[in-house]
Amino acid sequence: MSHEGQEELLDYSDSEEIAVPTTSATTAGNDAGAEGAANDKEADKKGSYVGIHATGFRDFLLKPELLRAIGDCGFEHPSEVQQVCIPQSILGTDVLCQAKSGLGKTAVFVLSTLQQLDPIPGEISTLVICHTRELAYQIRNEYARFSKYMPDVKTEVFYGGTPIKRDIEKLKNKDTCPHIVVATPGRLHALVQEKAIRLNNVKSFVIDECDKVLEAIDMRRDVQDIFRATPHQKQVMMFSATLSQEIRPVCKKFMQNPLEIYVDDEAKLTLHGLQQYYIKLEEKEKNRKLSDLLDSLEFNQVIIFVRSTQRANELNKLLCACNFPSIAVHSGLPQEERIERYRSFKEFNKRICVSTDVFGRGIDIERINLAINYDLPNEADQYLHRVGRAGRFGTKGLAISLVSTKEDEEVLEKIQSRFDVKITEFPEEGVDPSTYMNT
Ligand SMILES: Nc1ncnc2c1ncn2[C@@H]1O[C@H](COP(=O)(O)OP(=O)(O)OP(=O)(O)O)[C@@H](O)[C@H]1O
Repeated sequence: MSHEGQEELLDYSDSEEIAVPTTSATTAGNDAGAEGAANDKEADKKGSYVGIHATGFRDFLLKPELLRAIGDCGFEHPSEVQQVCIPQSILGTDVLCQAKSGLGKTAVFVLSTLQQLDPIPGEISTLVICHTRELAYQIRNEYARFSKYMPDVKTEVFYGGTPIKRDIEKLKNKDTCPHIVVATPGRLHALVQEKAIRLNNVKSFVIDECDKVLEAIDMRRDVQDIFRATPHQKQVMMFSATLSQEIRPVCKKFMQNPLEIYVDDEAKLTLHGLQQYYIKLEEKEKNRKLSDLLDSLEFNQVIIFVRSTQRANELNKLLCACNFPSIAVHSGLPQEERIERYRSFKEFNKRICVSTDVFGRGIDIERINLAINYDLPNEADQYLHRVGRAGRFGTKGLAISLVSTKEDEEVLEKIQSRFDVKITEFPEEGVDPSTYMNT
């Protein structure tokens, strides 16, 4: 449990690591289990990811309402990260957790905060912060799924680009004030500044994609202010698929004796069901190549990453003009439109989504089995998050990166050395769909 003093949060410029004892770190042995399983035929089916099946959700001694909702979601076995984290997190321990993309980190904090929740009207007891509005919206929906049989529990999502007045009204009224708040840092900070939100009853403080949230200086500042508005005594949990050595001490400053869980250490973060290729070409050849790929490859849904809002718009226009069922998502859109497009893509109304890094992390769309980097990201970590949009929860997938510059080649090298993965040239004859399509 954390009772962090304010003064300890003031300066993050120091690079010194604070000595916080590590309670546990997972072992390579566990990893090997998951790897072997990923190759298993069974692992290809969603919902049948095979980690270590010694434990079932029942063994966590969760509330019956939660177990029922878990059953409704079709979750048969807890994934490795869930097996390692849930028994600890439901006891109120602070948790810092790194585990591969798409293997169920969200359910760890959703289930453990719901397990501990005792809903009192007008009191916010759980706070979840994440970096994008669509992810906040998605997490709120996860709370809705898992609290289905807990009718008294109210969850709300607050993010920018929507009228703050609406949020203030909801918070003011005891009947509509949520017990769980999912929010992006900017809007939550504004609500705190306006004294429109009372955080003095917060018992769980969660940051998803915590490295992203705490690396960006403006978001980190907002989070620090929000953190100070919560009681000292509370549980703090943070999650990401990437936690660099530099960001770990920053995260730990918010925590007290955290359980540090690195389910998958850095070298092993790549997804085993995901085939990864690159195509070298000139910038001017990209459109032609993309169109060929979309014509020739089989896929359920594809996400195409570009580096700017403008490029997202232009590429989307081009694809639509060529009759591809495409949609674009980026931060330049009005907020309602953004969420509408997210929903539309998730509901399979479109099969192609051109996106900036707005969808580069956390977004969970089950049918995406192809990720294309039309523009390669500048950083290896971001690559890992992006391609992790395909091949969710042990399913198969395909990732193709277009490489057109010297810088792209350098990034490609970095990705391969950092994550111990071999990204090979996309074969001329293409790839057999049965090797990346889930049956
Ligand atoms: N035990 C389970 N059994 C079946 N499906 C599961 C289980 N746990 C999670 N899932 C599903 O797996 C998908 C990925 O989970 P989630 O989005 O939480 O991954 P994540 O670890 O947060 O990934 P990322 O790092 O990309 O954000 C979701 O659709 C979720 O519903």
